[in-house]
Amino acid sequence: MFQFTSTQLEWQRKAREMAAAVMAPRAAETDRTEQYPWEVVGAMRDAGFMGMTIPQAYGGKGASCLEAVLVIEAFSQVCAASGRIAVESNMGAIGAIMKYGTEEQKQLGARLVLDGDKPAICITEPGAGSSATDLRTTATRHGDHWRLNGEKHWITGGGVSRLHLVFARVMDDGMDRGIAGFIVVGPDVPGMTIKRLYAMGIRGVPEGHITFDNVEVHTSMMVSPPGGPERGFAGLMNAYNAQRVGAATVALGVAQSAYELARDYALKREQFGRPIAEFQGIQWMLADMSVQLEAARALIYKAALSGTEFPDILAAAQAKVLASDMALKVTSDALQIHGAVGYGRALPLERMLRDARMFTISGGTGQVLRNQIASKLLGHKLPQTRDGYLKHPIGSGSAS
Ligand SMILES: CC(C)(COP(=O)(O)OP(=O)(O)OC[C@H]1O[C@@H](n2cnc3c(N)ncnc32)[C@H](O)[C@@H]1OP(=O)(O)O)[C@@H](O)C(=O)NCCC(=O)NCCSC(=O)CCS(=O)O
Ligand SMILES: Cc1cc2nc3c(=O)[nH]c(=O)nc-3n(C[C@H](O)[C@H](O)[C@H](O)COP(=O)(O)OP(=O)(O)OC[C@H]3O[C@@H](n4cnc5c(N)ncnc54)[C@H](O)[C@@H]3O)c2cc1C
Repeated sequence: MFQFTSTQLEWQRKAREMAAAVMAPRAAETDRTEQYPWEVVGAMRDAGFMGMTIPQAYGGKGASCLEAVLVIEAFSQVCAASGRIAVESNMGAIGAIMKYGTEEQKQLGARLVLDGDKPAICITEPGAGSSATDLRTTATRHGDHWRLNGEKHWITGGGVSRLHLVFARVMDDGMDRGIAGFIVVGPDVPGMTIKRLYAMGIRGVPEGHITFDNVEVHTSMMVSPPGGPERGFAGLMNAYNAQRVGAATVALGVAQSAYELARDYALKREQFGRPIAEFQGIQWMLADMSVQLEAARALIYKAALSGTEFPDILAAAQAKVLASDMALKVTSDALQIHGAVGYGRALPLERMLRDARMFTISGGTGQVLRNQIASKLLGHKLPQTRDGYLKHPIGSGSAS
């Protein structure tokens, strides 16, 4: 169905080569030690995978979203942490900066990422997860600086990332002007403290709780999409749709490997005097796994090709919903096919199941993304607040 260009196939080939040579041998150790894989990141940087989507004018390779997806898929098949690093060094924060940033911001972002930094996107707060527009971190103007105050949590890369794109509420003249992104470059930023949060899966990439206590950001480091802070959230989330596709791809890669292990194991494991692959119960599990994998892959590639600058909101949400649900089921069934040895730590099945678990939560939960999909299908804003439908009743044509 998808006819890849020679450039796309070349990215895929190079990524598979690096995955086998560099990432596969280190994946279990990265998970066990919970240490960020700096050595792998160095190899990714040297091979041009960090910042591959950055335009050539800024030193990147100008790669497309689909090319990044092919790379992320190859990495994630052997190491989900490497896949996630490839997502965040090509999508999310860096995508938003390269699209909406000033010349100075683009130069800065490109330099950091091409040097090997995996940026952090800082949206979620203790009081604002799914309801991200309720975020309370403020940026208050003081002369030629903004002062950031607030808290972010579950920030991927917290403690290892240098470039942070912090979503904050712009307060000017005591008025709330909307939401913009603020570039904060670590590691040592006065007023910014980061504590690690220990997670179930993808343990090689730390999650962080970040506190901003009067953190000073020069006015030149505010990233404001067209329309200013009033439209800032929508613009920044438009860029974020690429990262949703990237996250879906990590889930796909992990699930693909789990499926392959299960298929191979079913062919060689014998019970009742015959390979368990001869049992119809196992055959149908494998068949369902392959169907779900192919469907998710097709939606992901379609989403990567959708939109103009960034994937379309509907296509990105559909791909992520399917891929994240699929990865939970496929990794769990793959472990099941292995029986007790799948549950053990000697094989990577239990790691794959843990690694796959995050994707129905991060980057918009399965429930919230279904709301977004339904909103697009119905052509209507589907407000989630108690009084939302009083303002925008379905059928009123007041919002879409
Ligand atoms: C968007 C939500 C936070 C719901 O909040 P609201 O109901 O207050 O907001 P909306 O009116 O729906 O949206 C405001 C405005 O923004 C536009 N918008 C929203 N999302 C997108 C998008 N993805 N692409 C383009 N535009 C978008 C929306 O159309 C509105 O514009 P108009 O005013 O109508 O013109 C909630 O639905 C939501 O998305 N919650 C999830 C938050 C989330 O994804 N957080 C991710 C944090 S980063 C992360 O988890 C990294 C891990 S990873 O694996 O990548
Ligand atoms: C591993 C990991 C990495 C992450 N990385 C980042 C990052 O780098 N940057 C960042 O900013 N954030 C990050 N996050 C945070 C992530 O975006 C949030 O966890 C997510 O948006 C959900 O918010 P929450 O956890 O507060 O859940 P809540 O919003 O509290 O939701 C709790 C439950 O209620 C459901 N729910 C909420 N609202 C609705 C609704 N309207 N309809 C139906 N159900 C609803 C949810 O689906 C969920 O099941 C990460 C999270 C994880 C787990």
